[in-house]
Amino acid sequence: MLSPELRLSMLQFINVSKRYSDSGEVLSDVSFQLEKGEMAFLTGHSGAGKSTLLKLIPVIERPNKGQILFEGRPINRISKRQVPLLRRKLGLIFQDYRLLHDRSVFDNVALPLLVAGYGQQETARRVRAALDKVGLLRKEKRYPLALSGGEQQRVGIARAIVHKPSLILADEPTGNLDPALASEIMDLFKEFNQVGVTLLVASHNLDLISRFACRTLKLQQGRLIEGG
Ligand SMILES: Nc1ncnc2c1ncn2[C@@H]1O[C@H](COP(=O)(O)OP(=O)(O)OP(=O)(O)O)[C@@H](O)[C@H]1O
Repeated sequence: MLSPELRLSMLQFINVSKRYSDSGEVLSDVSFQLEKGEMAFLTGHSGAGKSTLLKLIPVIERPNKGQILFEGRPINRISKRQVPLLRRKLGLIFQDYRLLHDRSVFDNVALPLLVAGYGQQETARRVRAALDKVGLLRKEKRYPLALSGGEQQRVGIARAIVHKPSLILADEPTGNLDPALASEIMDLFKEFNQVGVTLLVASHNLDLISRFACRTLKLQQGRLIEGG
Protein backbone atom coordinates (compact mmCIF):
# COMPACT_ATOMS: atom_id res chain seq x y z
CA MET A 1 0.00 0.00 0.00
CA LEU A 2 1.21 3.49 -0.82
CA SER A 3 1.17 6.03 1.97
CA PRO A 4 -1.50 8.76 1.63
CA GLU A 5 1.37 11.20 1.02
CA LEU A 6 2.55 9.27 -2.05
CA ARG A 7 -0.97 8.83 -3.42
CA LEU A 8 -1.41 12.61 -3.66
CA SER A 9 1.96 13.16 -5.25
CA MET A 10 2.18 13.80 -9.01
CA LEU A 11 5.94 13.82 -9.06
CA GLN A 12 8.62 12.99 -6.57
CA PHE A 13 12.40 13.31 -6.88
CA ILE A 14 14.34 11.47 -4.17
CA ASN A 15 18.08 12.25 -3.95
CA VAL A 16 18.39 12.49 -7.73
CA SER A 17 21.81 13.12 -9.28
CA LYS A 18 22.70 13.43 -12.94
CA ARG A 19 26.11 13.62 -14.57
CA TYR A 20 27.05 14.06 -18.23
CA SER A 21 30.38 12.52 -19.20
CA ASP A 22 31.69 15.83 -20.55
CA SER A 23 30.16 18.17 -17.91
CA GLY A 24 30.45 16.18 -14.66
CA GLU A 25 27.61 16.26 -12.14
CA VAL A 26 24.95 18.82 -13.14
CA LEU A 27 22.25 17.76 -10.63
CA SER A 28 23.24 16.74 -7.11
CA ASP A 29 21.00 15.05 -4.59
CA VAL A 30 17.81 16.81 -5.71
CA SER A 31 14.69 15.98 -3.69
CA PHE A 32 11.24 17.55 -3.98
CA GLN A 33 7.61 16.61 -4.39
CA LEU A 34 4.98 18.17 -6.63
CA GLU A 35 1.38 17.58 -5.58
CA LYS A 36 -1.50 16.90 -7.94
CA GLY A 37 -3.03 20.25 -8.94
CA GLU A 38 0.04 22.26 -7.96
CA MET A 39 1.79 24.85 -10.12
CA ALA A 40 5.47 25.42 -9.34
CA PHE A 41 8.28 27.39 -10.94
CA LEU A 42 11.79 26.07 -11.37
CA THR A 43 14.39 28.78 -11.41
CA GLY A 44 18.15 29.28 -11.18
CA HIS A 45 21.08 30.75 -13.11
CA SER A 46 21.99 29.69 -16.64
CA GLY A 47 23.53 26.24 -16.42
CA ALA A 48 22.00 25.55 -12.98
CA GLY A 49 20.40 22.36 -14.31
CA LYS A 50 16.77 23.39 -14.96
CA SER A 51 16.49 21.82 -18.44
CA THR A 52 18.31 18.71 -17.28
CA LEU A 53 15.88 18.28 -14.39
CA LEU A 54 12.89 18.62 -16.73
CA LYS A 55 14.41 16.15 -19.24
CA LEU A 56 14.52 13.41 -16.59
CA ILE A 57 10.72 13.34 -16.34
CA PRO A 58 9.89 12.29 -19.96
CA VAL A 59 13.05 10.11 -19.84
CA ILE A 60 14.88 12.18 -22.46
CA GLU A 61 17.74 11.74 -19.99
CA ARG A 62 18.06 9.27 -17.12
CA PRO A 63 19.45 10.00 -13.64
CA ASN A 64 22.65 8.34 -12.42
CA LYS A 65 21.45 8.16 -8.83
CA GLY A 66 18.20 8.47 -6.91
CA GLN A 67 14.59 7.73 -7.61
CA ILE A 68 11.89 9.56 -9.60
CA LEU A 69 8.25 8.68 -8.99
CA PHE A 70 5.51 9.82 -11.39
CA GLU A 71 1.99 9.29 -10.06
CA GLY A 72 3.58 7.11 -7.39
CA ARG A 73 5.45 4.81 -9.83
CA PRO A 74 9.22 4.73 -10.33
CA ILE A 75 10.19 5.88 -13.81
CA ASN A 76 13.97 6.04 -13.86
CA ARG A 77 14.41 2.40 -14.82
CA ILE A 78 11.41 1.96 -17.15
CA SER A 79 12.17 0.22 -20.43
CA LYS A 80 12.37 2.07 -23.76
CA ARG A 81 9.12 0.37 -24.73
CA GLN A 82 7.28 1.98 -21.79
CA VAL A 83 8.53 5.51 -22.48
CA PRO A 84 5.83 6.48 -25.05
CA LEU A 85 3.10 5.51 -22.59
CA LEU A 86 4.66 7.72 -19.94
CA ARG A 87 5.04 10.61 -22.41
CA ARG A 88 1.34 10.47 -23.24
CA LYS A 89 0.70 11.61 -19.68
CA LEU A 90 2.97 14.63 -20.10
CA GLY A 91 2.60 17.88 -22.01
CA LEU A 92 5.94 19.41 -23.04
CA ILE A 93 6.40 23.09 -23.90
CA PHE A 94 9.72 24.50 -25.13
CA GLN A 95 11.24 27.96 -25.46
CA ASP A 96 11.65 27.60 -29.24
CA TYR A 97 8.10 26.21 -29.77
CA ARG A 98 9.31 23.24 -31.92
CA LEU A 99 6.45 23.42 -34.41
CA LEU A 100 6.48 21.73 -37.80
CA HIS A 101 6.64 24.58 -40.29
CA ASP A 102 5.26 22.60 -43.21
CA ARG A 103 2.09 21.67 -41.29
CA SER A 104 -0.89 23.84 -40.43
CA VAL A 105 -1.73 24.94 -36.91
CA PHE A 106 -4.45 22.27 -36.81
CA ASP A 107 -2.03 19.51 -37.86
CA ASN A 108 0.62 20.61 -35.37
CA VAL A 109 -1.86 20.41 -32.52
CA ALA A 110 -3.27 17.10 -33.78
CA LEU A 111 0.14 15.41 -33.72
CA PRO A 112 0.02 13.88 -30.21
CA LEU A 113 -3.46 12.48 -30.95
CA LEU A 114 -2.29 10.98 -34.22
CA VAL A 115 0.56 9.26 -32.40
CA ALA A 116 -1.87 7.96 -29.76
CA GLY A 117 -4.20 6.57 -32.47
CA TYR A 118 -7.29 8.78 -32.02
CA GLY A 119 -9.94 8.73 -34.78
CA GLN A 120 -10.55 11.69 -37.09
CA GLN A 121 -13.69 13.02 -35.42
CA GLU A 122 -12.37 12.82 -31.89
CA THR A 123 -9.10 14.40 -33.06
CA ALA A 124 -10.91 17.33 -34.68
CA ARG A 125 -13.05 17.86 -31.57
CA ARG A 126 -10.10 17.84 -29.22
CA VAL A 127 -7.85 19.99 -31.44
CA ARG A 128 -10.55 22.66 -31.71
CA ALA A 129 -11.16 22.57 -27.95
CA ALA A 130 -7.41 23.04 -27.33
CA LEU A 131 -7.16 25.87 -29.90
CA ASP A 132 -10.17 27.52 -28.31
CA LYS A 133 -8.48 27.44 -24.89
CA VAL A 134 -5.46 29.33 -26.24
CA GLY A 135 -7.57 31.75 -28.34
CA LEU A 136 -6.47 30.47 -31.77
CA LEU A 137 -9.57 28.75 -33.05
CA ARG A 138 -9.79 31.05 -36.06
CA LYS A 139 -6.19 30.43 -37.14
CA GLU A 140 -6.25 26.62 -37.47
CA LYS A 141 -5.49 26.72 -41.21
CA ARG A 142 -2.50 29.04 -40.91
CA TYR A 143 1.10 27.84 -41.02
CA PRO A 144 3.29 28.54 -37.99
CA LEU A 145 5.55 31.05 -39.73
CA ALA A 146 2.51 33.20 -40.54
CA LEU A 147 1.92 33.68 -36.80
CA SER A 148 3.54 35.98 -34.24
CA GLY A 149 5.94 34.52 -31.64
CA GLY A 150 3.26 34.66 -28.96
CA GLU A 151 0.79 32.87 -31.24
CA GLN A 152 3.37 30.20 -32.13
CA GLN A 153 3.93 29.54 -28.45
CA ARG A 154 0.16 29.26 -27.94
CA VAL A 155 0.10 26.61 -30.70
CA GLY A 156 2.85 24.82 -28.74
CA ILE A 157 0.70 25.05 -25.63
CA ALA A 158 -2.40 23.75 -27.43
CA ARG A 159 -0.32 20.79 -28.68
CA ALA A 160 0.85 20.16 -25.09
CA ILE A 161 -2.68 20.12 -23.62
CA VAL A 162 -4.64 18.44 -26.45
CA HIS A 163 -4.26 14.92 -25.03
CA LYS A 164 -5.17 16.11 -21.50
CA PRO A 165 -1.85 15.30 -19.84
CA SER A 166 -1.56 14.80 -16.08
CA LEU A 167 1.47 17.07 -15.89
CA ILE A 168 2.65 19.98 -18.04
CA LEU A 169 6.38 20.68 -18.18
CA ALA A 170 7.44 24.00 -19.69
CA ASP A 171 11.10 24.90 -20.31
CA GLU A 172 11.58 28.70 -20.53
CA PRO A 173 8.24 29.02 -22.34
CA THR A 174 8.45 32.82 -22.44
CA GLY A 175 12.16 33.12 -23.20
CA ASN A 176 11.61 34.38 -26.76
CA LEU A 177 8.68 36.67 -26.00
CA ASP A 178 8.40 40.32 -25.03
CA PRO A 179 7.14 41.09 -21.48
CA ALA A 180 3.47 41.58 -22.44
CA LEU A 181 3.28 38.28 -24.36
CA ALA A 182 5.27 36.50 -21.66
CA SER A 183 2.74 37.69 -19.13
CA GLU A 184 -0.16 36.43 -21.28
CA ILE A 185 1.40 32.97 -21.50
CA MET A 186 1.90 32.80 -17.73
CA ASP A 187 -1.72 33.92 -17.20
CA LEU A 188 -2.80 31.07 -19.46
CA PHE A 189 -0.82 28.59 -17.33
CA LYS A 190 -2.45 30.01 -14.21
CA GLU A 191 -5.89 29.51 -15.79
CA PHE A 192 -5.05 25.86 -16.54
CA ASN A 193 -3.87 25.44 -12.98
CA GLN A 194 -7.11 26.90 -11.64
CA VAL A 195 -9.02 24.08 -13.33
CA GLY A 196 -6.76 21.47 -11.76
CA VAL A 197 -3.84 21.00 -14.19
CA THR A 198 -0.45 20.35 -12.57
CA LEU A 199 2.44 22.39 -13.99
CA LEU A 200 6.19 22.69 -13.54
CA VAL A 201 7.53 25.77 -15.34
CA ALA A 202 11.26 26.52 -15.68
CA SER A 203 12.00 30.21 -16.02
CA HIS A 204 14.73 32.63 -15.06
CA ASN A 205 12.35 35.59 -15.35
CA LEU A 206 12.09 36.46 -11.66
CA ASP A 207 9.96 39.58 -12.25
CA LEU A 208 7.33 37.50 -14.00
CA ILE A 209 7.48 34.69 -11.42
CA SER A 210 7.07 37.12 -8.54
CA ARG A 211 3.63 38.10 -9.84
CA PHE A 212 2.31 34.60 -9.17
CA ALA A 213 1.80 33.18 -5.72
CA CYS A 214 3.38 29.83 -6.61
CA ARG A 215 6.04 27.69 -5.03
CA THR A 216 9.46 28.33 -6.54
CA LEU A 217 12.09 25.61 -6.66
CA LYS A 218 15.51 27.20 -6.97
CA LEU A 219 18.53 25.39 -8.37
CA GLN A 220 22.06 26.58 -7.86
CA GLN A 221 24.87 24.65 -9.51
CA GLY A 222 22.74 21.53 -9.59
CA ARG A 223 21.55 21.71 -5.99
CA LEU A 224 18.05 22.58 -4.91
CA ILE A 225 18.58 25.47 -2.50
CA GLU A 226 14.96 26.65 -2.09
CA GLY A 227 11.45 25.25 -2.38
CA GLY A 228 12.27 21.54 -2.00
N1 LIG B 1 23.69 16.77 -23.29
C1 LIG B 1 24.61 17.35 -22.48
N2 LIG B 1 25.89 16.89 -22.45
C2 LIG B 1 26.80 17.44 -21.65
N3 LIG B 1 26.55 18.49 -20.82
C3 LIG B 1 25.32 18.99 -20.80
C4 LIG B 1 24.27 18.45 -21.64
N4 LIG B 1 23.13 19.16 -21.41
C5 LIG B 1 23.45 20.09 -20.48
N5 LIG B 1 24.75 20.00 -20.11
C6 LIG B 1 25.45 20.82 -19.11
O1 LIG B 1 24.73 20.67 -17.89
C7 LIG B 1 24.70 21.90 -17.17
C8 LIG B 1 23.25 22.24 -16.88
O2 LIG B 1 22.59 22.56 -18.11
P1 LIG B 1 21.04 22.85 -18.22
O3 LIG B 1 20.75 23.08 -19.65
O4 LIG B 1 20.32 21.79 -17.49
O5 LIG B 1 20.93 24.21 -17.37
P2 LIG B 1 19.79 25.31 -17.36
O6 LIG B 1 19.63 25.72 -15.93
O7 LIG B 1 18.60 24.80 -18.07
O8 LIG B 1 20.46 26.48 -18.19
P3 LIG B 1 19.80 27.61 -19.17
O9 LIG B 1 18.97 28.49 -18.29
O10 LIG B 1 21.00 28.31 -19.73
O11 LIG B 1 19.02 26.86 -20.20
C9 LIG B 1 25.43 22.92 -18.03
O12 LIG B 1 26.76 23.04 -17.56
C10 LIG B 1 25.40 22.30 -19.42
O13 LIG B 1 26.52 22.69 -20.17
